[in-house]
Formats: sequence, C-alpha cells, structure tokens
Amino acid sequence: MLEMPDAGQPFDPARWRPVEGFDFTDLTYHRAIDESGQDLPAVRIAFDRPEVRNAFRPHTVDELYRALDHARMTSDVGTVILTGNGPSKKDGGWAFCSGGDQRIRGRAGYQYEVEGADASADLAKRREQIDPARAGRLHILEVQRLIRTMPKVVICVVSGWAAGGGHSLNVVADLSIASRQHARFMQTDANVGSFDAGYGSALLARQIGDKRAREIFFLAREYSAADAERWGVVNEVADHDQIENLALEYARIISTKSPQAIRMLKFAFNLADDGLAGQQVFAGEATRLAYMTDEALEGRDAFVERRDPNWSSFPYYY
Ligand SMILES: CC(C)(COP(=O)(O)OP(=O)(O)OC[C@H]1O[C@@H](n2cnc3c(N)ncnc32)[C@H](O)[C@@H]1OP(=O)(O)O)[C@@H](O)C(=O)NCCC(=O)NCCSC(=O)CCC(=O)c1ccccc1C(=O)O
Repeated sequence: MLEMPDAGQPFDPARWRPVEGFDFTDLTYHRAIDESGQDLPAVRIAFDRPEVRNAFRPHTVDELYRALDHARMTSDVGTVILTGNGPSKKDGGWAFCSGGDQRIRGRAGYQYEVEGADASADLAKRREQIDPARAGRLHILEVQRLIRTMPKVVICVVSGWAAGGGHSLNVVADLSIASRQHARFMQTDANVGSFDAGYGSALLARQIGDKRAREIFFLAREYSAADAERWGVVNEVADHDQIENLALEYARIISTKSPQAIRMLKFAFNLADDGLAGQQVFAGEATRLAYMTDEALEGRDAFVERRDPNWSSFPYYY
C-alpha cells in the first residue's frame, strides 16, 4: 500500500522504518528515524484497509491492540501516532477509520471470519465465511481503554474520514491533527443501530460541550476539519501532505519534556472522568514514584532485615 511520497502523500518512508517481528495484514507499524537512521521516540500505527475506508474487523482490532501494547511497553517510545493509510485504489478516497466493518457485524458484535476467507467476496459470501466457533466481539472498547491508560501521548492523525468507531478513536486520543483537504467527520453510530455510550459520547461532550456532542450523535451530519478545529474535536488542521510532519513535530516537542511529568499529566487529565479506575491508574504511578524514595526503601529494608523501621530522617512534609 505504501509507495513513494507524492505531493498528496503524508507518509514519508524516509522518516520511518518498519517495526520488526509483526506480520500485520490490516495495519502498518513503523518507528520514526532521523536522517542517520537512528530511532526517534515515536511510532506510527496506521489502519491499512483503505478500500473500505479503513473499517476495522475483529482481526484489525486484534492487531491494533498488539501494536499499541508493544508501543506501550517500548520504554524509549513516548508518542504513538495513530492514522490511516490511503488513498483507496478503488476511488482515491482517504480515511482515518470508518468504524466497525458492517459487512461482518452479527447479533453479538463483529465476527471473525474463517481462516483463508476471501476478503474481496460479496456481502452474502462474506457472511457465509463467518467462523461460528468464535463469538462476536466489541473489543474496540479494549483498544479505547488501552489508548486512554497507556503512559504515552497518543496523537490521532485524521487523514480522511473519521466515522463511527473511527470518530470515537479520535475522541479518545490525547491530541489530534486533521487534514485540511481530506479529513471529514461523522458520528454514524445511530444510523446503523450502534451507540458508543462510553468515551465516544461522554468524553466528546466533555471536550466540546454537551449540546454540540448531542448534535453530532443525534443528527449524524458530516462536518469538516475546519468545524472540528473550531469545536475542539482536533487540535490543529494542516495541509494533507504535512499532517504526519506536524505529528512528528509534536512528538519531537514532547520528547523534550520529562517522561514522568507527561505520564502524570496524562493520568491527571483522565482521573476525574475515569472515576476509581482513573484514580487507580494515577495511584499506580504515584506508588511507583514513592517506591523510588529512601523512605520507601527504609520500609522495605526494615522488613527484610527483621527490624523496626527508622523513620526519623523523613519529615512530615507540609
Ligand atoms: C465513511 C463514509 C461516510 C464514507 O463515505 P464515502 O466516501 O461516500 O465512501 P463509501 O462509498 O460509502 O465507502 C467506500 C467503500 O468502503 C465501504 N465501507 C465504508 N465504511 C465501511 C464500514 N464501516 N464497514 C464496511 N464497509 C465500509 C463501503 O461499503 C464502500 O465499499 P464498496 O464495495 O466500494 O461499495 C461511509 O462509507 C460510511 O458511512 N461508512 C459507514 C460508517 C459506519 O456506520 N460505521 C460503523 C459505525 S458503528 C461502529 O463503528 C461501532 C464500533 C464499535 O465497535 C463500538 C461498539 C460499541 C461501543 C462503541 C463502539 C465504537 O464506536 O467504538
């Protein structure tokens, strides 16, 4: 899918190397590099199903979770750029992501297809290829939680359509950049009998205001990158061929900040809206910091050495 950059292509292969060890079919996964080929602290994960506007099937969601979790556990990566490859070879259209693949939606969620299924088959045939042994899934919600709780900044680069569950992924990302020429937004859930009653709607209302969020969900009207910027759905709009350069510039700036400060800030921003789960994530980081202090080490050492702890050198700070 990825070819040499042209005037309209935001992906510049000179700025990335593929991350080894993955055999993704529905995504591409890259690590940012500098002019001399050295790794930079950013990765790029891109939906790679442009012919269906980057709709996700369960297999896509599995791959997305694996890539994000790998990025989460890569200790010299501070920023994750999430985008969609394009354009579609069929009609030249661009998409970030159009949500769940409606062709394989069953009564209990999105369904896995049997091994070796023909992905280009017509609708009736696709439905025959559903694997009855594997339950329908809505595990895009697990991906949303991973984006929300990973201690890294996730930047959504909206390269084209953000619709349905793709619109929700933009909502849950920490920062967003949209293509002036190709980004379009539409919260289509109610058109197809779906509803993201979690982050997709509630967090959107928090971000842009309740009335506007209700309008976006209830009317499911298309809106532009300029609207999205004005309403606060994205941080910045850029020309299409510059959106990834801008995301890399955000990543560079973030890399000049304290990793610990960024981590604590992300979790602090989440805390109130995420309730006890948000408190738990924030508290986990606070405990990690506490474990690094001499005071905590004294508690551990006293236990291991079978003596009473000596707290005398640790003041009651105020
Ligand atoms: C995105 C569109 C507005 C783009 O319109 P347009 O540019 O005119 O292109 P089309 O000709 O419509 O599409 C080109 C081609 O792609 C196929 N396609 C597009 N989107 C999908 C899709 N989602 N699934 C399957 N196929 C898709 C389309 O059929 C065309 O194929 P051809 O063979 O070339 O004809 C427009 O395409 C559009 O409206 N798409 C549907 C958007 C949508 O409704 N998505 C699903 C919303 S529901 C959802 O995502 C739920 C997700 C979820 O799991 C969830 C569950 C519970 C809580 C929360 C969530 C959550 O939201 O995360």
